[in-house]
Amino acid sequence: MGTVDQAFIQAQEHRPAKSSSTYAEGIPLIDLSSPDGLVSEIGNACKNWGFFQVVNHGVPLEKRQKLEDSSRKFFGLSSEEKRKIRRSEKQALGYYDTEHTKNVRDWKEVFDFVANDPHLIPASPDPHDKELLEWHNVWPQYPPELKEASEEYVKELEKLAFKLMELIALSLGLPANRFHSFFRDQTTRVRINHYPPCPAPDLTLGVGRHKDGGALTILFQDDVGGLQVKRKSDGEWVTVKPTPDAYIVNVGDIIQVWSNEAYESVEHRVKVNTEKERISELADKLEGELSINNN
Ligand SMILES: O=C(O)CCC(=O)C(=O)O
Ligand SMILES: [Fe+2]
Repeated sequence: MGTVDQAFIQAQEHRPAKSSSTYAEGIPLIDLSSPDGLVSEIGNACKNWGFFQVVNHGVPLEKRQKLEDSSRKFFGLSSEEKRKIRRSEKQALGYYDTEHTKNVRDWKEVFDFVANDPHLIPASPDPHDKELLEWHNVWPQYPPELKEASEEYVKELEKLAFKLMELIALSLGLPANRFHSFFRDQTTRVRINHYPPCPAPDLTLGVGRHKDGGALTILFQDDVGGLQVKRKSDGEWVTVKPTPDAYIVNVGDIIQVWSNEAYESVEHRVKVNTEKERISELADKLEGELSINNN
């Protein structure tokens, strides 16, 4: 076991189990192309797990692959090169490699961009404070295709997000378009996560335990795996087995509120390993007034 900086070390009770982890066989895998029973499948998944996977989702494989390939090229650059577009207090988007979740550093680096560029957000949670902040996308010089790949991909993901929001509304007995107007001033943020191999995977986490603060998160993970969900039925951490070309969807804090707590935003985290790097891409649908990441 190698050593890592103290900043990455999780408290004993939050470290991932040493033994091989339990796969979450029960997380529903839902085929979006088959309308029979779809709404109730989504509703049951949201109620029982807060998580589900979707296939036949309509996002073209080649668009996702292009984003993944160009992201891998970007993360392969030197730290110095990547830090040229590093996130700062004034600049909320771009590259970041020192994120902390619950005050412990995550074993990861990320690249963030938004669908609507620039995106305006309230400067503070105070509704009387009318000051707005502007979020601008920043793109690296290399690889040049990352910008186009990102812009094309997020359009496809937004279509999927709206489809899912409609299904969730229907599953709550509401009209399909019930949530649409809440997203007028919203954006979708895409985060590409890169988890390098870690010499001490039993002491650290790629992302520490957290709930997602947005409405809905749509995640793609490569074939390495590592996402763990705290199973509602018994509180055990279970691993979501990678399914080729499937998206993992989870409800965030905002849907928990909109559903009057019928659907719960569930805790999850990411385990890392000694040998393989891992890439995941996630889009979270953020509601305009509440676009605060509460990791
Ligand atoms: O990479 C993953 O599998 C999940 C990442 C995550 O949960 C997050 O960034 O909020
Ligand atoms: Fe998350």
